[in-house]
Amino acid sequence: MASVIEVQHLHKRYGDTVAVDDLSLTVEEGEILGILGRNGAGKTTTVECVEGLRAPDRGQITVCGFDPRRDRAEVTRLLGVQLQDGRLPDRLRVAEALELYSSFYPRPADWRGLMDSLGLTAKAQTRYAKLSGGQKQRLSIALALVGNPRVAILDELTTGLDPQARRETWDLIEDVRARGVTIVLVTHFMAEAERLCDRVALIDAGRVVTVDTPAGLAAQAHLGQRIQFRPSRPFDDSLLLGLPDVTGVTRRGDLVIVDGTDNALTAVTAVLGRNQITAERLRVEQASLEDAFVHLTTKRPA
Ligand SMILES: Nc1ncnc2c1ncn2[C@@H]1O[C@H](COP(=O)(O)OP(=O)(O)OP(=O)(O)O)[C@@H](O)[C@H]1O
Repeated sequence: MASVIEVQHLHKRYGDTVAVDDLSLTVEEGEILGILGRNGAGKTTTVECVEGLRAPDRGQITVCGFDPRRDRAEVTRLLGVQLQDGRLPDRLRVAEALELYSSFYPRPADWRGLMDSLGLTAKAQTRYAKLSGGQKQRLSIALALVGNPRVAILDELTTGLDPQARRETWDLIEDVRARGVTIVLVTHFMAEAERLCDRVALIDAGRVVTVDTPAGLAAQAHLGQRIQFRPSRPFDDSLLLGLPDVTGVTRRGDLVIVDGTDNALTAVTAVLGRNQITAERLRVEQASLEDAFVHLTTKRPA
């Protein structure tokens, strides 16, 4: 797979604050790459350097082989960048904004079609200030796509949206990707990263902690499985604690809670079966991206 964005050894500081500290990252053609990290981790600074809006102190960045600052025109044509809230004039109407932005590009998308697919046609003549949060967000996505970009960079895509609007926006992003657009998604919503991203770059204190699939990140954190059940008859904890895949057994009332590796379920059900114990109300929880995030970002030295 070809890479469309390459960031190598990026450094950026603001006065005494080191925002990005030797960060390297590759975005592959056609993927949705999530950039995930807590507040102040350096996500926005990184993407702003990629967009050419900020000058790196050190390091190299290329977008389809172009340098964001030297080859400004080419990079602007290749990238679709989502506007942050409040960056449009209040009096600008939806259709006017889309028409204006499409005039900036040599081969723009059909802005009316885009307005329609984003469910904004009924709001075509509405001024920006009168749009709801979700409508403003959809307009900012439309503006990111109006230039027919190879890569769309979406920063805080669904911040401030209600759960329904958030889900609609996720569906929309999947449609955009299906049209062949590579997407970089800056987020601190785990559910968003888990739902949309092929790979996630976990950023902490200006560095990439790891890059992996959402499931791979959970596995990397070695968080394993948590199994809960009600046994059909009493048994001693040692029955399960003797298994190499089991790391802990706790009891809550008549419930047994077993923590273990990703193979724990097979081992536990086998030993219960051999001892004629049925596991009633069996539930298995896999470690989530959220657990992995906490684990992988707190174990690093500050
Ligand atoms: N213009 C600026 N001037 C001074 N410091 C800044 C500036 N922009 C960002 N910083 C600092 O640089 C660090 C990284 O900020 P950045 O906005 O890149 O992080 P982020 O991961 O995008 O955070 P958030 O999730 O809060 O948007 C933070 O400590 C921030 O306070």
